Amino acid sequence: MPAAQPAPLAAVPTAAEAESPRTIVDIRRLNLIYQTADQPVTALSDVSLSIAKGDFISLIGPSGCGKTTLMRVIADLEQPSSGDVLVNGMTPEQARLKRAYGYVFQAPALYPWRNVERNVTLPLEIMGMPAAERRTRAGEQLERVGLAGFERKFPWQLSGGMQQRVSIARALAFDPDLLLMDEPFGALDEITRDHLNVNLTRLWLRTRKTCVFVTHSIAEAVFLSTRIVVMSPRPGRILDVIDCARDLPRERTLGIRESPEFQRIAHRVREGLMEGHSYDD
Ligand SMILES: Nc1ncnc2c1ncn2[C@@H]1O[C@H](COP(=O)(O)OP(=O)(O)OP(=O)(O)O)[C@@H](O)[C@H]1O
Repeated sequence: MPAAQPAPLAAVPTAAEAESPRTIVDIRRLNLIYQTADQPVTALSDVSLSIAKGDFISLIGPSGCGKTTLMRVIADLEQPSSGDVLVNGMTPEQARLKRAYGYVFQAPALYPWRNVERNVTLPLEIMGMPAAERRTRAGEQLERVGLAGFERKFPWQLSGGMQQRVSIARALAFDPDLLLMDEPFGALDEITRDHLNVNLTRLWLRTRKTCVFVTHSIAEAVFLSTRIVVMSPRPGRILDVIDCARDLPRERTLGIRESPEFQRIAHRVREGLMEGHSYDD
C-alpha cells in the first residue's frame, strides 16, 4: 500500500511561491471519536495531512468514512478527540472567527425568500458591512461563478446547478483563502456536473484559492484535483495521497478524461478504494 505521505506541492504558479509553499491546513495525528448514546464511534483515526496554498485537494472514500467529519474539524464545527489542526497558522476556532474559509454544503441551503444577491450578501450583512459594499462584493462573486445578471432572481427560479453556484458565490463573499466544499455537485445530473467541474476549475485557476472538496466520483476527483486523498471505511484513515498535478496540466478541459495519464490516476484511486473496501455489508 502506498505511504500516506503528502506529496510535494504541485499547483503553485509562481516561482516565489514554489520556493516556499505556504501551508494552509496542517493536520497532525488527528483522531475523532463521537460519543453516542450506545457506543463511541471512531470517525477518524490518525489522520495527518498538509495542504499547501493553491492546492485543490479531493477527499474520496466510502460513505461514512469521515470525509464530512474531517471538513467539519477544519471548519471548527467538530472538535477532535486528539491531534493538532492548524488553519492558516491558527486554531480552527481562530480561523473561523477570522473568516479564513468559505463552506459549501451538499445542498445549496439558500433562503427562498431572499433573492440571489441577498443570499450572497447575508453573511456580509451579519458582520455589519455597509449595504453598498455588500452589493459590490455580491456582484463580484456572482460574476466569478458566471451568474452576473441573476441578482434579482429567487432560488426557486434557478436550476440546481445555478443554486449551487450561488452558494459558492456566498462562500466566496469574504474572499477567503480556503474554500471547503462538501460534495457540492453530488445531487446534480452528470452533464450539469461536468459543466460545473469546468467552471470550478476555471474559478480555481483564476482565484488561486486553496480548495478541499469531498466527492464520491473518481472522475470528478481526478479532473479537479492537484492531489487526491483516498480514505478507508470507518474509522477513516488516509490510505493514499495521489499527485495529479505532476502528470496533468493545470488547465484542464473535459477531453483530458480520455488521456492515458487521467486513466492511470483514476485506476490508482479505484484500486485504493477497492483495497480499503469491506464487502461484508
Ligand atoms: N454527530 C455524530 N454523532 C455520531 N456519529 C456521527 C456523527 N456524525 C457522523 N457520525 C458517524 O461518523 C462516521 C463518519 O461520518 P461522516 O459523515 O464524516 O462520513 P462521510 O464520509 O462524510 O459520509 P458520506 O460520504 O455518506 O457523506 C459515520 O459512521 C457517521 O455515522
